Amino acid sequence: MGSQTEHKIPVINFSEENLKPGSDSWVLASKQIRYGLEEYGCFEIVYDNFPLQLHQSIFDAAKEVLDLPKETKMQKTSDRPGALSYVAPNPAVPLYENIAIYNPSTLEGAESFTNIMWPQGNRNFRDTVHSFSKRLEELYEITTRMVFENYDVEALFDSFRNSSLHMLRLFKYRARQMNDTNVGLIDHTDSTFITILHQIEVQGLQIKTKDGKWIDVQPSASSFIVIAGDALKAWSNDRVRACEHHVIINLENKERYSIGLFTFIKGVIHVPKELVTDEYPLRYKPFDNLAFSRFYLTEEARNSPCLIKTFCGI
Ligand SMILES: O=C(O)CCC(=O)C(=O)O
Ligand SMILES: [Fe+2]
Repeated sequence: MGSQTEHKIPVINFSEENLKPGSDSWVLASKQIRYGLEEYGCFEIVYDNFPLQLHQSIFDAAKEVLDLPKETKMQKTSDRPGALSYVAPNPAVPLYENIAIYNPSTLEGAESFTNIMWPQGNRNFRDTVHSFSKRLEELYEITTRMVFENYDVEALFDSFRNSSLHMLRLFKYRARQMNDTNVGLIDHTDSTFITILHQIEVQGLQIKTKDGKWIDVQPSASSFIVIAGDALKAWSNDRVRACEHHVIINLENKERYSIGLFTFIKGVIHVPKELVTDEYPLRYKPFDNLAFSRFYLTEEARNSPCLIKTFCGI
């Protein structure tokens, strides 16, 4: 009892069978998902149908773009106000950098980013980003559909789905030298509704459990880690935990690459009335997820113990 090993995030198999809405195995998978989100704020999806070659080519694409000169990566890639797509290593997180691609599953989104980075074009990069993101958005859709069904609010699902805003982020952590910190990425929750992470053969991602222990999350080559963000926590009226996580880099680690689909909701999020009960009285005012994601980067937010509560808690 009480040992580290009893903590393991749920692993859910997405197979042909349980992807049929309404089938017994669909219902079972959606219960496991709810359990994972409420207990850990995350779970792992094993998805054997995902093309193997795409696993490899998306990492090649991440390396290719993050190896470009800094001035190239610093270019503005979106008209969105405040939308800096590149985060360079900085004193707070010296090992980490990331670059974001908006609307990556649309051909225009993938293409406009690609043409800014490579004015002569890069079809391979564009197509890889496009098809990888399309697949990941399918996982996002299945997952959120299951969540809505499980909380008996499936009638709200279609309009919700249409307001999802996706961003693909490619991360690199350089190898650690003797004098470097071991902190790849500091403790945080994401400002998203949901984040889906993908990584192969790398260690370092840890999540914090309800009882305050940090546990390793080590996905397999064909799996994805689904993480609940602050917006999902608030939407669910505190049923879902926002997953606190960080990345630790060991001295023996080589460069670490990781990929994430970050999904926000456009417009105002209200807690569904079905999720307000005696046990769960209303805990959040309606809020704008994108405004929250901007607040998340401010000085005030850095000093706040629970960002989403400070932003729109009751
Ligand atoms: O690189 C990882 O494994 C996690 C990245 C992450 O949590 C983030 O950028 O929000
Ligand atoms: Fe994160």
